[in-house]
Amino acid sequence: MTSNVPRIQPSILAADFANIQDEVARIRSADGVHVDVMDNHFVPNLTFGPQMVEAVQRVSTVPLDVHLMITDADRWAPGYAELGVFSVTFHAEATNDPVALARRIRAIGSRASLALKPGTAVEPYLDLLPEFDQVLVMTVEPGFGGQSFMAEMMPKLRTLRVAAERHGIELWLQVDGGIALDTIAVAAEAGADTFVAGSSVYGAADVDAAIAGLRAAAAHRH
Ligand SMILES: O=C(CO)[C@H](O)[C@H](O)COP(=O)(O)O
Ligand SMILES: [Co+2]
Repeated sequence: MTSNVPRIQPSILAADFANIQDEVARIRSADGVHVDVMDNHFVPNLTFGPQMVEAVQRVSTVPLDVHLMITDADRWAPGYAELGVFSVTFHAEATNDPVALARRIRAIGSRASLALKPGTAVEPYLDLLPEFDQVLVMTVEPGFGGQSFMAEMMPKLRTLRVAAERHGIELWLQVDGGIALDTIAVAAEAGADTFVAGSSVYGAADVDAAIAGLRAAAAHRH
């Protein structure tokens, strides 16, 4: 995945599941593909498991960014890293030991990413940031696409950006939920550099133009 910012990662949650190979090919101008794994326990929705992630990995020309919305991440997340995906995101609320899990994911060879639900404070994790390659600040309640962007999450991004600079690390700051042309600049200005966009990309008539438009709108603020 390019380390050039801003990075745009369309979410296949908003794609046509009956046509997934073409849907993944359609976003080849993006910086990655975001794959939302939901288990009907951590969130009230059910999507893919490892077999589907492996299939997407086989046909995708862009790196896979796997977002695990599952309970017991300590048990299941390493298996996703073993598929060879670029990045594995697990939720802070779903692990007993985020540092140990991040170390396992990194040792397998994927980037380790920590996600925070809207109600989860960022402060307990600030001293641990060097253990992660990315932090995902959720800007909707996880579970469904097409929800409204929560601008009140922006202070978390600012806090993370300052803390990453204090640590002197290259931490990717990702936002997920309600990212569109009218919200992406706000998140970029707050410090996000990596943007998940489901409905605003797959719902567009011209997917490439939607990706380019998001990139331009975010770049404006960097
Ligand atoms: O993790 C997610 C939902 O839990 C999705 O990645 C996110 O909602 C993307 O969809 P949209 O851009 O339509 O909000
Ligand atoms: Co997601």
